[in-house]
Amino acid sequence: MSTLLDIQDLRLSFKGLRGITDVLHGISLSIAAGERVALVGESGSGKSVIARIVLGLLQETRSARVSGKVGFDGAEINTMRPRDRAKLRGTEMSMIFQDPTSSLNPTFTIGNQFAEVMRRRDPKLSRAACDARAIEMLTEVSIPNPDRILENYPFQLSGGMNQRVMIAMALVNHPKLLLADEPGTALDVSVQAQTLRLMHDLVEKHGTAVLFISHNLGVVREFADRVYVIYRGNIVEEGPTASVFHNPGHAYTRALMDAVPRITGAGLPEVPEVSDAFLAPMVRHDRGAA
Ligand SMILES: Nc1ncnc2c1ncn2[C@@H]1O[C@H](COP(=O)(O)OP(=O)(O)OP(=O)(O)O)[C@@H](O)[C@H]1O
Repeated sequence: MSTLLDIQDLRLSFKGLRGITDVLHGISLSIAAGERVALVGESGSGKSVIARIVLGLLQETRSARVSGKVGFDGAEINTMRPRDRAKLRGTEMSMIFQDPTSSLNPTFTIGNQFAEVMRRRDPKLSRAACDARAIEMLTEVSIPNPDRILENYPFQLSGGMNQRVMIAMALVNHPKLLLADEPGTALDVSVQAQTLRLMHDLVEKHGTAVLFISHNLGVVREFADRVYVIYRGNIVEEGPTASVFHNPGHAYTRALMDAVPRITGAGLPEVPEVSDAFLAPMVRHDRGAA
C-alpha cells in the first residue's frame, strides 16, 4: 500500500513568557492509504499537537516552532503556502473532535453547514446537490429522517446525533485522511461505542485512512490496525495492534496497559510515576507480527 502520511523527525516547541518549551522531540510516524492508525498516550504527551501540525494549523501559530518533514499524499505540509494548506483542510483531510456540539456551528442549520463543507471542494455546487449528498451521508450514519435533520440546528439534536452528523460531515468530501481526536469521549460510554463502530465501518467502506487519537486502549484495540505509543513527545513503541497488545515491549506501554482496569467513566488512565524505564529506547514490532 502507498504511504499517505509520512512524518519524519517532527519537532515542536512553544515560545512563551517563561522561555522555550520543547513538546515533540523528533517524531516519526507513517500511515498508508486506507490504514487505521492509533496514537495513544497520556494527557499532555503531544497527541493533539501532531494532529494540528498535520492539518497545518500550528505552522501558522506565532508561538510555535515546527521542524521536520510532514509528507502528505506527495506534498510537504510544513513548507507549503498557508493557503494551499487551507485548501487541504476539509477536502483531502478532515478532523473529528471530542465534543461535537462545540465543533458544529450553533448558529447555522445542519444543511447550511454541510453545504459550506461541500463547497470547499466544489464552490459551484448547487444547494439542491449539496442537500442530496448530505442526505446520502446522513443515511450512511443511520440518522432517521435525514431531510428533516438538515433544517435543524445542532442544539436541537442529542450529543450522539451531533457526533454522527460530524462524522458524516467529515467524510462527505471523501477525504484521504481523517484525524479523529478522542471522538466521542464527551458522550456516554454506550453511545461512544456505537459511534466508534459506525465510524469504523464507514472509513472501511470508503477506504479512508485514519489517525485515531486516544488514551483509551480498549477502544484503540477495537479500532486500529497499527498503534504508536507516545510518551512526553517521543514515540516509545510502534507496531501492529495485536502485537503491541500481546507483547508490549516498552515499560511505558506496559504501564499504560496496567492502568486500563482503573479507567473510570470520567477519568483518564492513571499512569504510574515517571521512572527511568520509561526513557528506554523505542520498541518497533515487525509488521508481520501479531
Ligand atoms: N498553543 C500552545 N501553547 C503552548 N503550549 C501548548 C499549546 N498547545 C499545546 N501545548 C502543550 O503541548 C503539550 C502537548 O499538548 P497536546 O494537546 O498535544 O496533548 P495531548 O496528548 O493531546 O493531551 P490530551 O489527551 O489531554 O488532549 C502540552 O504540554 C500542552 O500544554
